[in-house]
Amino acid sequence: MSAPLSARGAAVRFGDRVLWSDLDVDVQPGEFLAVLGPNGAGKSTFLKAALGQQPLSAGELQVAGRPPGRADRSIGYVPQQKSMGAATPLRARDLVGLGIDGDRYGVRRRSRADRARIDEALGAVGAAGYADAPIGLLSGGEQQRVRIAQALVGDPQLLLCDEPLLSLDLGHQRAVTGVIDRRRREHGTAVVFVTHEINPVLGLVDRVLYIAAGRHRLGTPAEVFTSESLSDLYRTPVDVLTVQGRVVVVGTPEHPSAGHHDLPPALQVAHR
Ligand SMILES: Nc1ncnc2c1ncn2[C@@H]1O[C@H](COP(=O)(O)OP(=O)(O)OP(=O)(O)O)[C@@H](O)[C@H]1O
Repeated sequence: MSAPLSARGAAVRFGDRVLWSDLDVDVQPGEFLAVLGPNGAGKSTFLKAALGQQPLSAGELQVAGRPPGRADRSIGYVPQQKSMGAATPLRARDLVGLGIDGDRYGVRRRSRADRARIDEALGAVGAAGYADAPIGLLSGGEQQRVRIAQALVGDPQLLLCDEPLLSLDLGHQRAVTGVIDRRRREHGTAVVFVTHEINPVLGLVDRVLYIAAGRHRLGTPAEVFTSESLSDLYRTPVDVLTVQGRVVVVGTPEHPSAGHHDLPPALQVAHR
């Protein structure tokens, strides 16, 4: 069987600016790949390439053995969170239904089977209780669960998530990562998860793709989150510490892991 996502020598550049190049990766069924890197590194562009919305400058990328863009049904996508306004004329279950309809618009009568799938998807993310609520009246965390139900209702082989934890409190972060983790374990869905923060997903991550300054590192968290590996990537001395089980990266002006503000006060002073 083809890997859910596979890249060979893949590159994207805009003019002289290389976002990433020589990228070789096979994301396996059930694998959780975290994509990290500073702002503007090219993380969302990697997801767009998998969605067929961003052509590669070089190399090849396939989703479930097919060119991106021709594998829409194989992909679930949770876009970067934009809060939906109170006046959005959709119920939570209507939004999930769009995950079945794709981009076909219009009012439709749902088959009993579709309605059951929507209920099941809402139930799986713990959103059954607000299935009929207007989406714009739900909290950010509740909306995010509904978006994940929408992404999963088509039973995709590959789930692409763009910063799904942004602006969620710790409880909702845990709930959202729990839903995604269960999905990949029970259904073998491969997960590509863009995040600024490794710590909330550290226990789930199989491999990390860390992109910075046009280069990347790919490996297990233990391989990528070392002073040696990140100093080499950034071409400047970077310290990687583990504090109470959390990874702390120190020494990059802009880094995607826990920052100084996450350190206990004594360490904040020590590392300034
Ligand atoms: N079509 C385009 N033409 C030119 N530049 C582009 C285009 N699309 C994206 N870029 C640039 O490529 C860079 C990478 O964008 P991308 O959204 O992938 O970054 P990111 O790593 O997801 O950043 P963030 O963490 O801020 O969301 C940005 O500087 C962006 O402005």
